[in-house]
Amino acid sequence: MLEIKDITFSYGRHRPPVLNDFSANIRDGGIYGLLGRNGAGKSTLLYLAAGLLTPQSGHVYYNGTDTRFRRPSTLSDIFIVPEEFSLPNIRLREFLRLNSRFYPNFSLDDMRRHLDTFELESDLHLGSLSMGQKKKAFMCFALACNTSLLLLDEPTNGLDIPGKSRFRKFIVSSMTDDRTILISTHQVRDIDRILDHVVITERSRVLLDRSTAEITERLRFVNSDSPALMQQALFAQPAVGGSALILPNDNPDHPTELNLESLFEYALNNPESLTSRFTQQ
Ligand SMILES: Nc1ncnc2c1ncn2[C@@H]1O[C@H](COP(=O)(O)OP(=O)(O)OP(=O)(O)O)[C@@H](O)[C@H]1O
Repeated sequence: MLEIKDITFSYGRHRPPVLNDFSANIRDGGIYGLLGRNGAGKSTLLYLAAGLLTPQSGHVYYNGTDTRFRRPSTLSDIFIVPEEFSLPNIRLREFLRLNSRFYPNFSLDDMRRHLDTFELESDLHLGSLSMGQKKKAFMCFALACNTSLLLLDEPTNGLDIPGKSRFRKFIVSSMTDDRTILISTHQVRDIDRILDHVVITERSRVLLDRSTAEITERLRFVNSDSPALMQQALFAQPAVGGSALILPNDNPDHPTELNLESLFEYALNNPESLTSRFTQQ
């Protein structure tokens, strides 16, 4: 569905490229987590995917169409919620009247349902909202547009604690088989339980691009202070009550819960070891 092909992008002729000959594919359906260090180019990648930026070389194809053409059929099927944005100083009702027309699958019922999830009123004034409330309201609109591809950049930044857990419910309850949600974030604990797929990037390389089912089939995530387990561990990092360990999974029928933070550290610190885990039969 989203094919990122050999793209090179820099923010200016004399600036080093943020992405250099970068390729990745996002297939139809599922919740994708996009992880990478600060400055790895995740936000840039989302803007390129949405056609808001154009690569100097290479292509981003959405359902076979290059997003640089910004065709109405492409734009009406992709929604991006940037990390920072501003909303006009108008009532939500007016905002919906002006903007929903660009999204043929927009549903007012879904909008009301999402507002309800975040305990937001339907006749709110966008100009009088706090940063977190604005984020919630805009994400409600983003989801209610029912685009096949939804790009969320740091969606839980600025949300209060109940808002974060409602965010998970809000995303999961809106999933359909043909909908793809790509979430770029550092707040891994806010999303680790809802991901279907994990993509980890580093310096224009994709270090990992696997479903969570495949990851937990191959790797076991445990917290332990057992020296025997420490010895077998592929990766260990200090954690409350011992160490967070990643071990080979000898019993794929009994997967453990994914520890996204450990997986990310493992990918950055020992990418070859991680890759070899997924190339072994
Ligand atoms: N508008 C801009 N003009 C110039 N350089 C930019 C601009 N936006 C981003 N950059 C640079 O591009 C690089 C990648 O930025 P980007 O925001 O895509 O990374 P990121 O992976 O999303 O980072 P973070 O995790 O910190 O949000 C950084 O070095 C950043 O300084």
